Amino acid sequence: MSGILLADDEPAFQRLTGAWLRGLGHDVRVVGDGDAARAAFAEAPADLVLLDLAMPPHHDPEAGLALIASFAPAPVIVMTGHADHALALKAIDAGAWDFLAKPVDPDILRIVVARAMERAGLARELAALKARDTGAEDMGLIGTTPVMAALRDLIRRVAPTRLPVLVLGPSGTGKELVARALHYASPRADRKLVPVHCGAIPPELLESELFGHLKGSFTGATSDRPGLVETAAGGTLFLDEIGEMPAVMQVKLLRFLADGSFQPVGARAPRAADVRIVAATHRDLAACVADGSFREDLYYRLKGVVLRTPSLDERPGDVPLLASVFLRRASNGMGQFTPDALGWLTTRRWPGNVRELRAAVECAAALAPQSATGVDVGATDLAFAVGDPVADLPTIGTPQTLEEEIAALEYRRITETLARTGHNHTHTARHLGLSRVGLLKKLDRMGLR
Ligand SMILES: Nc1ncnc2c1ncn2[C@@H]1O[C@H](COP(=O)(O)OP(=O)(O)OP(=O)(O)O)[C@@H](O)[C@H]1O
Repeated sequence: MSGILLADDEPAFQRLTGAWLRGLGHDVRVVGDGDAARAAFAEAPADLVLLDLAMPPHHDPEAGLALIASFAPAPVIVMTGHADHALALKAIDAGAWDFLAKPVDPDILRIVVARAMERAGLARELAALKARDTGAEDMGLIGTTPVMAALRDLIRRVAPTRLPVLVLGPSGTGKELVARALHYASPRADRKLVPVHCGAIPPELLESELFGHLKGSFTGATSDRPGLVETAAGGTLFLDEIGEMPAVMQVKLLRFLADGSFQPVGARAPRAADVRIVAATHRDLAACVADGSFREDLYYRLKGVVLRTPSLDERPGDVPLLASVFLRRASNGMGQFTPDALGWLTTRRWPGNVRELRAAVECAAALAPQSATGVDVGATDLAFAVGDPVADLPTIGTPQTLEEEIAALEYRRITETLARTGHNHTHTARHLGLSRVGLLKKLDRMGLR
């Protein structure tokens, strides 16, 4: 239980309010300025923050307002010497839970704090329920083969610890799902899971994205901004595609892993945050260490525990179950596979793993003919969806004339590309050299929407 963080620079107010709240049974930490408040919260999140808006170093209510977001998800009660209606509105707008004008009436403080603590408790329960929803039974991971059971067992054992976890496995095998399962099965489940796609953020922005920056530290830094590390305080930071992390950032990450400290861009003093690190990559990190593109010391820090996600080749027995669940979801429970479809699914190889299987089933469910009992997905629909050769084209028949042949080719190229892009219309249009509107018109004409 993390209690209340009281941030106020007046010693008398600190003493009296701290004592009053402790007398009510709350655990209270007291800090005297904005930076200390942020650092204290990053180190150990509180259930509730009582924040004076005009504290050192700026003594400016606007700077206080900018702090509010750094305490998410804890409710923040803002206090100020100015009984200022506009400021109160701004504070609520910035995410504050409530606003108290000084001098603070102790009885009102008691009620407001009780309500905010109740809200924090409800938020925790909700997070725990969500965790049960996504994490229970199969922890969000579909599969009953021994290799999946072993993976789940490891996740359950590792989740309660603070050990860093490295998730390795081919693309599309559920590494991100494993990171989620780890977070939601851990005591951090009511805090944030913050994913970072290391390869997707330009190297020059990665440092400020991860560690935040101070106002004026570079052109365009118009205000202080906390980084993803601070956002994840008390929770889990998921570093996806860690193999893509630039060398200069590898050093900074190593330092953070070593002692939990980091330095926002432009800051003079280091800060600390309690964050659990889960990293993932489809690359062979040991080989990256051998060829010098990944730091050996960071590699050993990250691999506190290594979890491996198996390819579908290693667990073909799970293909029918995965396909059935994806079909049920895609058809609102109104779809079924024909017997030839199940045979086809299990004999085909899935180099793109679960991601490819899922896209194929979703595409086939959208293309398959509707019957009175729902959607019947056959082998032809699936083959069509993945662009495998099919004997005939069910909806347009075997082409006879040139025009029919062109229509068949058009149909096939479009459905194949839809399957490959996971039904993303914009990407499909781009691949085919069409405008998005042009593609949508064709889909309408073909009855594919
Ligand atoms: N065991 C599983 N159960 C249910 N869905 C899964 C499973 N494994 C993967 N998926 C689904 O497959 C897709 C890809 O999963 P995810 O993004 O976690 O894979 P990844 O290994 O992180 O891929 P990449 O290396 O390309 O980032 C997602 O839609 C995910 O829901």
